[in-house]
Amino acid sequence: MTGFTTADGWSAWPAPAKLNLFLHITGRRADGYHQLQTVFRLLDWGDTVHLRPRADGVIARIGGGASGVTEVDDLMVRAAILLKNACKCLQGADIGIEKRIPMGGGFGGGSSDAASVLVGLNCLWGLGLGEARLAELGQALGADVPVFVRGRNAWAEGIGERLEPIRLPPAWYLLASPGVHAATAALFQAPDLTRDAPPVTIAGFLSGAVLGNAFEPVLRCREPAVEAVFEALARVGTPRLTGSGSGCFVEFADRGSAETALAALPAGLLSSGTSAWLARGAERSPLLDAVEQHL
Ligand SMILES: C[C@](O)(CO)[C@H](O)COP(=O)(O)OP(=O)(O)OC[C@H]1O[C@@H](n2ccc(N)nc2=O)[C@H](O)[C@@H]1O
Ligand SMILES: Nc1ncnc2c1ncn2[C@@H]1O[C@H](COP(=O)(O)OP(=O)(O)OP(=O)(O)O)[C@@H](O)[C@H]1O
Repeated sequence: MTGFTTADGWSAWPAPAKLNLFLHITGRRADGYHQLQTVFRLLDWGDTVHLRPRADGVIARIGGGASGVTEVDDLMVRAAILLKNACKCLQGADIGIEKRIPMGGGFGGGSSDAASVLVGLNCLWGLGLGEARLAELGQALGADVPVFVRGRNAWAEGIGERLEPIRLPPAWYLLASPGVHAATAALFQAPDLTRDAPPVTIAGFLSGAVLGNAFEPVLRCREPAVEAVFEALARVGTPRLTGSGSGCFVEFADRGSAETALAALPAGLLSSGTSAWLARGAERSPLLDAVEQHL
């Protein structure tokens, strides 16, 4: 038993949210997937996945999952089955979730939950798979899963799976979720999406070049609630979209500035179905700390 396993066999695994600090689409592959360039910033905030190994081989979701997600579609359950089959593992697991990350918000919640299941069960089942193999399995579940498996802020290319760790300065974020569920697959098909952005370099990004998100103009035009959030956030800083939206954020160098900005948001925005909160940028995923605690 490890220091963080409860008496009844459960252990807790953080599943942090992410932000895409920019997102350019540079092309499209023959299979329809889009080539992109982005920077993933992990946050010190997110869901918590609970895992308890079972000797009978059954994978079961306990206590309900993310709202509206059936057990068979749940990325956590799919991740556990994928890992079990890949390793011909005879053990099973009970899986629970404390959900905080808004769904369909571009904060990567489902992908992060899946990554935490892969990483957590790899430890609990004693499989000994390396990070690269876990990331490869994760990619079969979704383009955003590998970065959560690796647990480092990263520059990403390809369909988001070619990752290069990147050092980012400390930052706090004002996050806002307009409550609009952005359908990632449909947005990638939008006719007005810019798919031929000229490639940029890591050096260009780090030197402070202003880089946007290809989905921002599409979503602002289609969703009045997203446009309203952008207008409100523009009063306190430079708003950006994360992933395929609809979540938005403003970056600050310190917590105090972020708190002042949150307090300055118009009351009308928050009463109209938009939620806003603060989170600190992580240097590395808290999931990696959980793995170290387990060893
Ligand atoms: C927008 C981002 O969140 C940026 O981090 C990701 O690219 C999306 O990652 P994700 O939610 O894990 O997406 P997936 O579940 O892999 O893909 C959902 C759908 O989006 C489209 N898709 C996704 C990623 C990509 N590089 N090109 C695509 O065209 C595909 O139609 C795919 O069927
Ligand atoms: N454990 C899970 N948590 C959240 N969503 C899940 C989960 N399992 C499956 N899903 C499905 O995944 C969809 C996307 O949810 P998610 O919260 O990952 O969105 P997202 O943050 O926009 O993703 P991304 O930024 O990776 O595109 C949900 O609408 C839901 O149908």
